[in-house]
Amino acid sequence: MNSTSFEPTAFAPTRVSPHPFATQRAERAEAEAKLRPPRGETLLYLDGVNKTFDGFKAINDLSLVVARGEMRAIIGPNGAGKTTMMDIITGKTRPDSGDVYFNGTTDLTQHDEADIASMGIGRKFQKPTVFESHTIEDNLRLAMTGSRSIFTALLHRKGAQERAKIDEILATTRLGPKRHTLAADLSHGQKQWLEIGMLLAQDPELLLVDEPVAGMTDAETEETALLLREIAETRSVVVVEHDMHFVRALGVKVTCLHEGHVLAEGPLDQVSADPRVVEVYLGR
Ligand SMILES: Nc1ncnc2c1ncn2[C@@H]1O[C@H](COP(=O)(O)OP(=O)(O)OP(=O)(O)O)[C@@H](O)[C@H]1O
Repeated sequence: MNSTSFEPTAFAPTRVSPHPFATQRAERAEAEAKLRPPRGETLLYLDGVNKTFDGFKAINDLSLVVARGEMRAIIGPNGAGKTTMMDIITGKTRPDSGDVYFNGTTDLTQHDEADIASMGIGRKFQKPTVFESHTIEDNLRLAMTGSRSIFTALLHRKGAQERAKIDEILATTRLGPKRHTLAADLSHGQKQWLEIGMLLAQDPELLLVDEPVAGMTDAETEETALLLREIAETRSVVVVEHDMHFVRALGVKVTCLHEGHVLAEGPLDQVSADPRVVEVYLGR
């Protein structure tokens, strides 16, 4: 052995970071990675995801895991990367690097938007896009057309199944008494519920819901929290929302994004007491 070689050491290597915060962040990332469940056990698995737009890092080493049957709330300041994250999950935007898996084994970065929607990931954008000149029931029927061909050989059963499903969705979305009302005549909140119903009509395993309660009355906001909690009994849901009363009413684990990265994650009380979250988001 020559004099410049080193014996392996039992000691952990010293971390040299340009800034003390970088060391803390790296150590936290290591600790979080150890806690992360194996990919095969997850419904949605993002690890080390990056996306740069014109030199600006909108998503920066983002890792986030959603379990089967979990509802997760995503909060964070404007520009934190919440929409870009949703765009990456749904195939609208392709990440520069990183893992994005659905159901443990499906690499979402290899699929386009239409494929991903048909796999069972439904997305609701902030602005409702219902067919205003059709009734509530017809809106739901139209949303179901994608799955109709499966039942072409079972016409009668299809009719009964479809009716049962529509009744179930109408009950979930609190729109039963309005089934023959034109969508144009609904309140803003009811239109949001109808659109959630149209997502349910496609039987997604995972619902991504972007700012559902923006513009709703307090009563509608409260009802939306109940409605999503009911939906989350049988499906996974990721909700992006700024309204903290609503997030509290959801009663689920919260992830706060900042500069394209997870800043804090856990129960709302813990996340909202985190000084970093207060500084970049809640204190503003
Ligand atoms: N297509 C794009 N081209 C250039 N920059 C983009 C593009 N999409 C997003 N960005 C930038 O990436 C950053 C993250 O944006 P994003 O919309 O994901 O944030 P957000 O958390 O959803 O914000 P908000 O709460 O305001 O909706 C922003 O600075 C935004 O300007």
